[in-house]
Amino acid sequence: MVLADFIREAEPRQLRAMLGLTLVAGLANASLIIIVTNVAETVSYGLRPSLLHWITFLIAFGLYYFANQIALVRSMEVIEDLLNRKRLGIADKLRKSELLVADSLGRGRLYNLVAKETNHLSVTFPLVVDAIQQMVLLGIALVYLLYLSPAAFVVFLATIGMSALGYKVIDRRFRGILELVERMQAQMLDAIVDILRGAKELRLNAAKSEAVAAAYRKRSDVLERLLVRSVEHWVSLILLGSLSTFLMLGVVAFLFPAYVTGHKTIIFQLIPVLLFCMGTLWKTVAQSPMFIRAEVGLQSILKIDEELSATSSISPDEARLHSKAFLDFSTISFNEIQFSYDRTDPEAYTVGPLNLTVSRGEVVFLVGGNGSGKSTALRMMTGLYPLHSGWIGVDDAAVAGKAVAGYRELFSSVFVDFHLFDRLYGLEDIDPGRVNRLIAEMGLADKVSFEDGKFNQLHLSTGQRKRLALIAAVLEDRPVYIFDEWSAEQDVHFREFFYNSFIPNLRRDGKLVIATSHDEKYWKVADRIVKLDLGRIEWIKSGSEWEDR
Ligand SMILES: Nc1ncnc2c1ncn2[C@@H]1O[C@H](COP(=O)(O)OP(=O)(O)OP(=O)(O)O)[C@@H](O)[C@H]1O
Repeated sequence: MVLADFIREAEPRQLRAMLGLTLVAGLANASLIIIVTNVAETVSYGLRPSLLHWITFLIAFGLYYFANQIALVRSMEVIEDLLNRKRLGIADKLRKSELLVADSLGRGRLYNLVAKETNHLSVTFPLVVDAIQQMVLLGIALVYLLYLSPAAFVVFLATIGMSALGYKVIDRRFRGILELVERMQAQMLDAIVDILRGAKELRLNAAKSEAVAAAYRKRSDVLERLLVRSVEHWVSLILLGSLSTFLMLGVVAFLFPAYVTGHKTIIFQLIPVLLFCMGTLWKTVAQSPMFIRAEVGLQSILKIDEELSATSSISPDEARLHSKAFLDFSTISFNEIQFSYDRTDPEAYTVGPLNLTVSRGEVVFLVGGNGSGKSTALRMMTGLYPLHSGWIGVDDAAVAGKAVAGYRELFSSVFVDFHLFDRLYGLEDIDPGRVNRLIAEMGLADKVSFEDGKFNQLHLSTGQRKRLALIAAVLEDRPVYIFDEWSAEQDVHFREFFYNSFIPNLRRDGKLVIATSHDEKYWKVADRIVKLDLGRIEWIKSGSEWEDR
């Protein structure tokens, strides 16, 4: 069982304490039932409960209450700790995983698993503790049943054996449906994200809005049908429980007094014990869909964890260590580098093979039409996309294996799909005055300020957000700067500032700048202009050549 294996990852000391307390609670529970039965028998003889009855009842009750309470609280501590570790582990692996791996996992799937399924697990776990207690009770009741009537004990076991077969079939189908439910729920989350992100487009276009709603409805209806089918299995389980209970009681009540010797008088004792055993068992079985759901969810969480573990990852410390070898570079060479979005498909978009050597203090513009491969080339050059062939050299050394993570530390970037963090992570000791001066230089002083280690707000226009991202990149102070269509949303003033002041300043400071650009007017600023077409270099010209035009 995946759930059991997962719980076993807890500290053995904690597990022993939890199990010990659960067993004590179970035994106390059984004792309470035995004491009450005994008291009832005493009262049926016209006697009053003795002092011993009172004392044992109070002790068993106290023991049950406290052991149960501590067992449940402890078990929640254990499971929350395990889940927290798993959540943190996945977030950590995700952060360190390769870009394409993280992209391929899907947001809806990740959110569904990490947020929702872990929640379901924490809700289900107290039921597991209860199930263990029920099994202790059942064990004790079965011993009593064996003592009362070995024949009834055998009938009980035979009924359970037969029911187990039915349970197995239901369980297998139920798991299959739950896996589908989980996949559908992830798709629903993706669809909701579409509705939220496409808010403007949908409000401006009723037909589009209707079509998106129809697509969402379709998924929601499929989910509803799947959930109904899953409930049908739950109902089947409950009915299987009732069916086997009545079958067993029927056999004992109808046949035992007549055909099994010595069962005429004890039948009144036998029936309640059998009912108790079945009740205890089927209470747990009826809860089992919750366990199965938790199992299926956990299985998927572990699968994502495994997928992330299988891909290469490297710790920030290792990356920093590797970066030391590259920090004083003079040149970076891209040698026959090639990347395809799908290696198995010869038709898939491929960039390369590209050959280019760039130097510290140089400004290189990648130019070309839409879809010519500029952004993809930038991702290859920065080591974000794995090369399918060719190699990157820093001075004379080839960048390979774990060193790629160190190589990435050379770059500060503002990609087209950049993310603006509300604080300058990794720059916690930065002088706020310097940040606010840069904010003023970028014309954002009346909009944003840097206070208490974070930007006070990020509700800005796209161009303004890009200016803030530029500030964050400058503050990182790396030797290589990557700008992907940075000027696309800038007004005339800031476009001018970017090309004629900002980039030349970076060159003066000895930085290497690689930027994609559609602004022909400013290409002369570059030392070299590299034109791409269909993922290949069409020509390379010097900026001065462009100036002469
Ligand atoms: N995630 C992706 N999966 C599959 N193919 C992709 C992906 N991203 C881009 N492509 C393909 O790569 C091609 C090049 O895209 P890229 O973004 O590199 O072009 P670009 O030159 O930067 O274009 P633009 O000037 O429009 O920004 C696209 O035409 C597209 O077919």
